[in-house]
Amino acid sequence: MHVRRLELIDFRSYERVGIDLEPGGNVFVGPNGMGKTNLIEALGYVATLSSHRVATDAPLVRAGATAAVVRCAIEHEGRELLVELEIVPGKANRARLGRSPARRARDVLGALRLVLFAPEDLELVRGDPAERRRYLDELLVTRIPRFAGVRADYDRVVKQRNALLRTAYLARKTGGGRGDLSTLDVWDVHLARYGAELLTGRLELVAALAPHLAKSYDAVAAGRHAATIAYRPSVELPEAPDRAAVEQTLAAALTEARPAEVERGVTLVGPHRDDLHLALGPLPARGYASHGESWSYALALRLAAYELLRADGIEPVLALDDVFAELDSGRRERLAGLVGGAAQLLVTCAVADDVPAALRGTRFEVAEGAVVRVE
Ligand SMILES: Nc1ncnc2c1ncn2[C@@H]1O[C@H](COP(=O)(O)OP(=O)(O)OP(=O)(O)O)[C@@H](O)[C@H]1O
Repeated sequence: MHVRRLELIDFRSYERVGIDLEPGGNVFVGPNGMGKTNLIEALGYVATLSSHRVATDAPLVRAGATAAVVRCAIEHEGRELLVELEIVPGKANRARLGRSPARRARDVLGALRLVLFAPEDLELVRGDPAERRRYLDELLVTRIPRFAGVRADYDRVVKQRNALLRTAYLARKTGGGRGDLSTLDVWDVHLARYGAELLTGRLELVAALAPHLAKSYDAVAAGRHAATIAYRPSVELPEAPDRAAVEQTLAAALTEARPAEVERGVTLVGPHRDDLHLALGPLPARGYASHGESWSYALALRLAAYELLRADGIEPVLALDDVFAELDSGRRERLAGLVGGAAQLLVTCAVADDVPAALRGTRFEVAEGAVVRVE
């Protein structure tokens, strides 16, 4: 798979730009703050419907404009697919797939399989559990697009259930009785069902990812310790955690947690409370790993995702934002050895010489809202 063309209108710093990309290496060179990452971010948005840098859409729209458009032409197995997204902050995105409007924006998920590494990924190791859950769920959807629906259904149930618990909590606080919790049982059934589907998907994903992570970390860091990954559920899982057994476990945990949930006014059970345990040798990475180790770990998580997708027969586009400046020459060459075979590799850097010669391919200069192909 590769992106043939990217067009942006009023996205971040770009008023209007169109870039023809090539398979293999595409390197975006330019001084700091010129808009290199903005290009990668736009592709990341097409792949995941979210930005790797900001939680809301407003910063993605060029200052002074009301909406942004990201359009890209993706070539996959000899066919071209056009994807267009219109981003209007505060409203649902409008999407087009090919010539037709998509029913929902999330129908575009799966059209562009992208693995993106950016400096912000340090948060995967150092940040809150939410960062790691997002990593897992994005990869789950990239690997199996059907999970976009599962995730959306699960999020909707948690939201509705929280609203119900919150209303009852506030009623109690203000002396209005216990509040109406009569529909909570129905939401429990939905939460256990979608939650079990999401959770078993994540478990299977982590099991498949683990060997790739160990290999990738070893390759980029050549460290003293091995990188390991384990899923940390917030409930104790059965020995054989198939979907039916996990659904039963979640249902039982919800029954047990009911008094505490009513007391606190929030959903306390389910995969939205889970985490990933990342370790280097005997120690957790979070709180123990050095800056360099954490950075290599974060990169290894993305490379593992890339390798896993390839092992599945999906050739994702790989984007590496500002990676090479952090690496010494030995590590640069090792990384080049790992990613040199990518169907399409997008690299941003301030200094072109930081990128190993084998990866340079097509070069673009990025300056003042323009992107010019120079080689
Ligand atoms: N919504 C927006 N409207 C206008 N300009 C924006 C908007 N969002 C970001 N910018 C501008 O985009 C620029 C940042 O672009 P980007 O992050 O792509 O830089 P970069 O080339 O990757 O830099 P670095 O090498 O430092 O990572 C900044 O100058 C910022 O002011």
